[in-house]
Amino acid sequence: MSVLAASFVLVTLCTLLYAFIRYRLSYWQRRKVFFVPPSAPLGNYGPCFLGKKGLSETMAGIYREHRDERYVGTYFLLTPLLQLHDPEIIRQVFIKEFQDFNGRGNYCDPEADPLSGHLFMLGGQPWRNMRVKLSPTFTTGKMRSMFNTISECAGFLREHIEASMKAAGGGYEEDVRELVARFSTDVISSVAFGIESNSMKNPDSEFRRMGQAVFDPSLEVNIRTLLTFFGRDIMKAFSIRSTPGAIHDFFTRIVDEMVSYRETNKVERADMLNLLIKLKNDGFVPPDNSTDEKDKSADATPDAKQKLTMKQITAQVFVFFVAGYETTSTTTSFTLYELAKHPDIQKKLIEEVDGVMAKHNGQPTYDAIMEMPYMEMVIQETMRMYPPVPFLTREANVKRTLPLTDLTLEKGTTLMIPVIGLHHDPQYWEEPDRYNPLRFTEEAKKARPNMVYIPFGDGPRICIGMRMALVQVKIALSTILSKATVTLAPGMPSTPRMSPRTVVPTPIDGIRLTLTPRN
Ligand code: HEM
Repeated sequence: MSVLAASFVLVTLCTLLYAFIRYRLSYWQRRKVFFVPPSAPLGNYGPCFLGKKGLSETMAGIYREHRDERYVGTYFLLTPLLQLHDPEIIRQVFIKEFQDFNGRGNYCDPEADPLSGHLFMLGGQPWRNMRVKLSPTFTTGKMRSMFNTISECAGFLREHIEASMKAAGGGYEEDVRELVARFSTDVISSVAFGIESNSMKNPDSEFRRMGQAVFDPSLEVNIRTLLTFFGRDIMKAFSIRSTPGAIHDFFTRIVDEMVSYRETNKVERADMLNLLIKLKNDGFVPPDNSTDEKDKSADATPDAKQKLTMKQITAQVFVFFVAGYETTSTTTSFTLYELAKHPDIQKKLIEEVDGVMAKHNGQPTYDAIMEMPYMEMVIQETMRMYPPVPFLTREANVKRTLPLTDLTLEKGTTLMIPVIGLHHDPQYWEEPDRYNPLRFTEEAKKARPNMVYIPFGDGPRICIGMRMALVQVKIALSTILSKATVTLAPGMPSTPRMSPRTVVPTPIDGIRLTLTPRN
């Protein structure tokens, strides 16, 4: 081919590509939807993709600037995302019209990438079937029976703090984010796998390293996470897996070994793996006596009654690990950070912890931690300021109108719910950047519109592990505060600098606090 012909072909290809990109990025304009002008070819989230600005920060910025629009068109690369601002529309999508919005629009390919076939990522009927099967795993009754395991891990946390204070001859400095992450790793590996990960004693344990690898704030992990949420076509086209091979192999090996050990030795234990093994062998978990559980297997479709395969079990264990560890340690460590900055709130919380523990022989029993209303308000306020899941998505699984509007959504349109934007909107929260647990008194909660506070999501897809999360955060806080008071360590910034490369809010400097023994 002559140079002239080659140049002609190249110019034509570039022109076609440019025209295609322009066309894709005019989607909202063509549909007459208010939109934030995108940059070609990365759309509105280019700096996030390059690891320069956090996704939450970008999304919250769009929310702040266009607060009064009920919905706003944006693009992630060339994919249109409709960001919802009106809480009433969000309520319809989450709850009333849920049947048409039950997926998240993310990548999920259980055949080619078995670890992606878990509850969080599944959509449609496969999600429904799995949710029915797993719901009995998280009832109050099951939580009570797993409580001893969580309590044991809290014992290691207490021992660690006591030993550190003894070694220092008084107060000492610690990155509590790391400390609590080790506690959460112990809890989740124990209740999900029945394995003592020993992370409190050994910070370099295999489980801790896996947790660090999943949430590593590197560019590679960031891009993989963003593509998992918003780039499913790219993931499939290039056969990219949702998790690196080493993580996939680790979870597959551990679950295989544990299931085979328990089946061979007929071991029963009050944990999630036990319940998952029942789902593998019987297809359902027998209901317990807790009031919040109804026997959902009764209304299940024939598909839902099918037994789980080993690959399905592995994927669920994986999501319990991933969903349960970083979210709870983020909530606990940011609570400690805010308590360090607000001695008055800390004092009031310690008084409550002391009072309740005294009533329960000094033990943080299940009933004791459920009797701490101020603790509950403190945790709620932390999750308002630092929602561990700062955005949510839903996908239109049919062509239909956006509820309460006449905008037609094509099948497959992804809706973005800016949780962090809603949680910081001055229209709903006076002085939103001030930490104030009193926003969560019963009266204050009733006075606020629905859907402006959604740290666990809402509707049929609400976080399935919510009860367990709260138990875990409360027991960690009670354990630490019954031994020590916390203050900011020298040099710790009073406004945390967040990593631009993680979805879960991650402070670049960790959370360094001084723990001082209580009298
Ligand atoms: C403070 C801690 C936690 C927070 C803030 C949190 C938040 C969330 C949120 C926002 C969702 C999505 C809800 C929606 O789309 O409406 C979710 C889903 C989920 N969470 Fe949590 N979570 C926490 C702890 C846990 C724990 C401890 C577990 C399990 C051990 C867990 C397991 C899951 C699973 C499996 C889903 C998917 C549910 C579904 O799609 O049906 N989470 N979580």
